[in-house]
Amino acid sequence: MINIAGTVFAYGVTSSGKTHTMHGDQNCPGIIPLAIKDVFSIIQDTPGREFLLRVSYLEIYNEVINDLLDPTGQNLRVREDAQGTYVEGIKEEVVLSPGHALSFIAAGEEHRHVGSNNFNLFSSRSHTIFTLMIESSAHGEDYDGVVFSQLNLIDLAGSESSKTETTGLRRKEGSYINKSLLTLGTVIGKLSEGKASHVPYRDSKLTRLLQSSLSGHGHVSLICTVTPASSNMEETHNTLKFASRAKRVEIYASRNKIIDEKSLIKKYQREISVLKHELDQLKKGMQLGVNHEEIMSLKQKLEEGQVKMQSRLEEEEEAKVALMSRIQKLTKLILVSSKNAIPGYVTEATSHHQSHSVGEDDNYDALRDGSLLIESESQKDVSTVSSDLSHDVRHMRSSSRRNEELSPTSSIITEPIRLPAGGMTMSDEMDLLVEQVKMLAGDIAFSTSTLKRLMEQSVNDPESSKIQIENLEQEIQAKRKQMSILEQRIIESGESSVANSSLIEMQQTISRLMTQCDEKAFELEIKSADNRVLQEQLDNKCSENRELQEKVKLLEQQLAAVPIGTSLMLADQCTFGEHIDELKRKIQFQEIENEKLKLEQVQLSEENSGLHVQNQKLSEEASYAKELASAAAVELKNLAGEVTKLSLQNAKLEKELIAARDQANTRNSVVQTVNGVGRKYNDARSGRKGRISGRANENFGVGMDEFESWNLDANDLRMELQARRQREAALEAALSEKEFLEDEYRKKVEEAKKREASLENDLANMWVLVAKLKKEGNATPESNNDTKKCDEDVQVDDLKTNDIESSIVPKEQVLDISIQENEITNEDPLVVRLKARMQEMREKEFRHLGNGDTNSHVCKVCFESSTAAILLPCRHFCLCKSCSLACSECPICRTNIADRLFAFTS
Ligand SMILES: Nc1ncnc2c1ncn2[C@@H]1O[C@H](COP(=O)(O)OP(=O)(O)OP(=O)(O)O)[C@@H](O)[C@H]1O
Repeated sequence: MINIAGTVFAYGVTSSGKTHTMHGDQNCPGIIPLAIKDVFSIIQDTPGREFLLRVSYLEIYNEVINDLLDPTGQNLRVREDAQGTYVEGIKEEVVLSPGHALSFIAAGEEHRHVGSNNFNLFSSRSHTIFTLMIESSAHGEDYDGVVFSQLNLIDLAGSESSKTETTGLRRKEGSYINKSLLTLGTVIGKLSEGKASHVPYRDSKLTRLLQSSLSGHGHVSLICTVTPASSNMEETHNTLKFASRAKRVEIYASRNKIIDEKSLIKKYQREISVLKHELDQLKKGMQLGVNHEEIMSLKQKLEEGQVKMQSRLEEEEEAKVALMSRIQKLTKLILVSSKNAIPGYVTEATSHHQSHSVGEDDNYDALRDGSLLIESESQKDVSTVSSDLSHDVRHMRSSSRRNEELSPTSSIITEPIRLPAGGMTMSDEMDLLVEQVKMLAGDIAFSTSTLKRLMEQSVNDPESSKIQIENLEQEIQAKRKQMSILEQRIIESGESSVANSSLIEMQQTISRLMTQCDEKAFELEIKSADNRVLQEQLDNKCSENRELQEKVKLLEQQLAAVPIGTSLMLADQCTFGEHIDELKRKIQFQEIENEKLKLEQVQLSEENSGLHVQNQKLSEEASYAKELASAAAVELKNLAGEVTKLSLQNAKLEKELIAARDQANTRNSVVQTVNGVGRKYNDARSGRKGRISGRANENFGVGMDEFESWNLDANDLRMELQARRQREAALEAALSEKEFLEDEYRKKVEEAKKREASLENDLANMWVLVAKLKKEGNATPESNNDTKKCDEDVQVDDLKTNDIESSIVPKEQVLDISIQENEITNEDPLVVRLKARMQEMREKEFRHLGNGDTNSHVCKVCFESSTAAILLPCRHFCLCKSCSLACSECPICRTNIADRLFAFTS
């Protein structure tokens, strides 16, 4: 944890509990307080290392970074260096305990943007990042450089759906929140793809700041919060999708770099060693300087003027105390484990108090409660402890001015130093005497002024004032006497103090002066902090001033740009005042223009952001459309494949058809040849005849004969062709007739099938009736001739039976069956066939249950065993033969049992 950076963030829809998860409450602390506590306990358990902890707390509100620890730090910029991204100018506070860190969070929360929406009364309108920066290094020989790591604890604002009814500012905030979360989603999506494609970290401040964490320089924990509200189902689904994407991101956290020279801890350590060195030198100088001779000479000087000597001592002590307090302050900022004191690092006398151990949290908490003084007094290692604790307090105050308000420090700082047993020192006595003298002098001055007033009044009324004047004069004289006595005593005690002053007393004086100096130093620190704030304000003002100056310059330039002729004319025509007025008007006009421009700029930026959002939506839609298009392309491809396949098949079929036609043609041609041969035979005969006659007529010329024979051949062919055509037409007519007949037959077959099915049903119903009649004991022999009686029975039965049975077979249908039965005899082959089919169906329907068809089955109604039962599609309702007659339908699958009852009569 100490060596590797970490990031924890909560993601989810608004009001799903992100802030609750991260911050928690009094009874149930959240991730942030628990993490801070953990860090400090780890430091406590790590002896041999020094730690310096700093915290920062910022929010990203409407894509603007604000410092929550410093209200003046608004609209901060994100910068980048070799270590990664950072926020320029953010305030970082050194923290000494978990309570200390949490106090900064509490203070920062006051500045966070919170508002209500229709889901959450205190909805976070900004993302917050609490960063804990940890620098650590080993001591002495083990020193291996300074390791820097940081823990980012992030509470994201909740994504808002269109259901969140918002207007104006809330809507704007919501759009910024959604935009940044969308970018976060895109970044996570890209990272989860694992490709080396462009990751749009720069699209939002949030992802920009998280860049180094997300890109694999530390551990990242994502907490997704969901709400059980059904209205948020879509958002919950989206959150889960985000979580599953985030789970696929692979991060290989690496050990943090060693940042030796830049680290604050190193800087402090260097400063401490330099100051220590200086202090040593100063101590040496003092030891050398404050020898016996010098004391004697100091004594002499004290006689001449104590003030001079004291001021010199003060100067030296001041320097010493300043150095001491600086050392203490810097050392206190460095945390070390109290479990294992490190010898030799700090001097024995100061080690306990110089390094603020983590275990001193209690002191800090007590300080917050205002109980520190009591506790420190109970410890009563008297003055040293109280002074050291006051150092602690001062140190904490210097860390945060907020603590000042929390702690009753004024009482601690101004607490007078405790005197050793034995009462007042000489110097204290002197101080007391001096005070008394001063008081007397004041009284005398007051009495003298009263005396003057009385003397003025005595002009009008000398009698009455006289006594008063005398009394006052006596009083004044008495006081003067007292004063002179006191002065005498001061001189005496001064002499005696000089004579009796020992080194111990001097040291006491010095320590008192040191304390005073310490106080002064602290006051100075506060002043300098105030100065810094003032300086910042001054800087701001200066920058404003500069801007104004620039404006003025700009205006001057504009003025200069006005043609000289015009200005000369103006100078001629107008007075200087008018000229100034003109300028002022111009400036005002310019300012108005500027305002307008600013407004336009704001509008444009708003429009821009709107367009950006629209753009993103469109790009999402475009990607969706692309996906659709690609899916369609795939389908098209498949279809094209099928089409080519079909066309190939077609071509094949065509070929086959052509081949078949060719075959048919060849067959025809064979037939024709046969016919032709016959014809040729006839022709030959006639030809021979012709030739005989021709020969007989040879004398009339050969050419004429040949021409006639050709003519005859052509006529024959034509005739033959015609005959063939007629034959073809006749064949086609016969074919179509055949097809028509085929259709007719098909229809007839279908009708027959339908009839068969209906007959099957009718037969089944008939069997039902028969079974019923048998059961009633009024069974009449099955005779087709006695159908009328059967009908009567059915009618009687219908009157008696319940609704279930009547629903099984309607009366009309039964009558209908009987009529059909009259028409169809048992010997009818159709009936025989149907019966056979029904038997087949029964066998299928009624099977023996259990393994091997031998086990009996318990009827669900009468609980009697039966080897055969009706098994319905639901497979739950099994009935024996007799019980099956009593139920109309399965209570589970609603199958009509009556439809299947015919089986029992088989
Ligand atoms: N686990 C929980 N136990 C008790 N209360 C809870 C819990 N989670 C959330 N809440 C309560 O639900 C309310 C909304 O929670 P929270 O403010 O933490 O939601 P959010 O996700 O941070 O909302 P937004 O994004 O709007 O800031 C709060 O009053 C909170 O105390």
